[in-house]
Amino acid sequence: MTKPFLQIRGIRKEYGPVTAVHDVTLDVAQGEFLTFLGPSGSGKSTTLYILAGFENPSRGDILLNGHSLLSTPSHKRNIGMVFQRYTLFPNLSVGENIAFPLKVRRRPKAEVDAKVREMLKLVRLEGFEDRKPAQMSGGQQQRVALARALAYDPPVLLMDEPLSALDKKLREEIQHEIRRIHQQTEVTILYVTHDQEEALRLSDRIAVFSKGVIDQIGTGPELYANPATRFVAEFIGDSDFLPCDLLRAGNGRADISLGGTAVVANVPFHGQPAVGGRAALMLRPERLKLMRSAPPAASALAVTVSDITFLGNNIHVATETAKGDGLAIRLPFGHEAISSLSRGDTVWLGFDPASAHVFC
Ligand SMILES: Nc1ncnc2c1ncn2[C@@H]1O[C@H](COP(=O)(O)OP(=O)(O)OP(=O)(O)O)[C@@H](O)[C@H]1O
Repeated sequence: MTKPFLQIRGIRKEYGPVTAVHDVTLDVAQGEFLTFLGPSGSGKSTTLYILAGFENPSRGDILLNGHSLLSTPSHKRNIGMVFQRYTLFPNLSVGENIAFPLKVRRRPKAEVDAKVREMLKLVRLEGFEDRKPAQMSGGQQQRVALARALAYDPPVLLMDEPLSALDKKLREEIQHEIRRIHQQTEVTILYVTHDQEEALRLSDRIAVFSKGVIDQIGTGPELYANPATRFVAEFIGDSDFLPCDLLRAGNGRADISLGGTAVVANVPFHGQPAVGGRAALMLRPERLKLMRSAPPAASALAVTVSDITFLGNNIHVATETAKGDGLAIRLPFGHEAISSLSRGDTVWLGFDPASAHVFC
């Protein structure tokens, strides 16, 4: 078997009493776009800084093509970096900024000039060569930062929240550019964000960080359809949670009782089985079926409609169970169940047990 391109092995980082990263292990394939997604303080940036060589791990190793990087100083790792704030040299022109890493590496002038032209074309900033960073928009400055980071053909590019200072429209535009550039250059990218939409848009795989560990790694659709933990289920996409009682659990499946009445069998189960204990049933709002009359199946849940919101192509129906738990349903615009639906109506919610998850 061929060795993985980049291996992160049992990384831990302690800052005095604070453990920023507990234990991070993962393999990255050559040319992959892998995103570290997680809330503030979950250890994403610390892991990236260890890869960059700005920080040393308290434990663990990082291997690139099978060789440890830890004894190689940051500037000799040949890893490109783009950060949140524009880190361009303000006194240098755009062209000089892009040429900088090549000049440091003492490349011949003709090669530097050709590379600057190639990079300006790649980030679609031809003609901007003589401008100073201050004469460019935020999005343009980030494209120059990207061009500079890629100028010396690094095998790996690290990006730490590079778009968070930009407004939504510009962010989406540059996300599109980053995807195109990734496809064109086939550079391996490790990207940090706390924005799930950005992670889903950009990545081949996403590593979900929580409290210094990776909860789950997978493609966006894998994480959405099969979240390993409640944290991942809440972080990727919208979700409803209902308290339930565990009747039976084992082999990754559970039978549960909802509100002491409806029994649902064979639901995918995650956690330590504690039969008789409380658990949480997770449902995706678009997977719920809304029925206007009580169905014969015992697994449907009677709820009261508390709000109906029009959201363009979707209708969001907020409901409440008899115990006061909220459950949101998303239905496509024009869905027949919506016509003449009003607040205060009693409706029944059904779902396919295979599309739900129980977390304990
Ligand atoms: N130099 C440091 N000294 C002490 N604690 C630190 C240091 N750097 C990070 N930490 C702590 O380590 C934890 C993880 O921080 P880290 O910056 O890696 O998280 P993050 O997921 O990247 O968050 P953010 O999105 O806010 O940057 C946090 O609790 C943070 O306060």
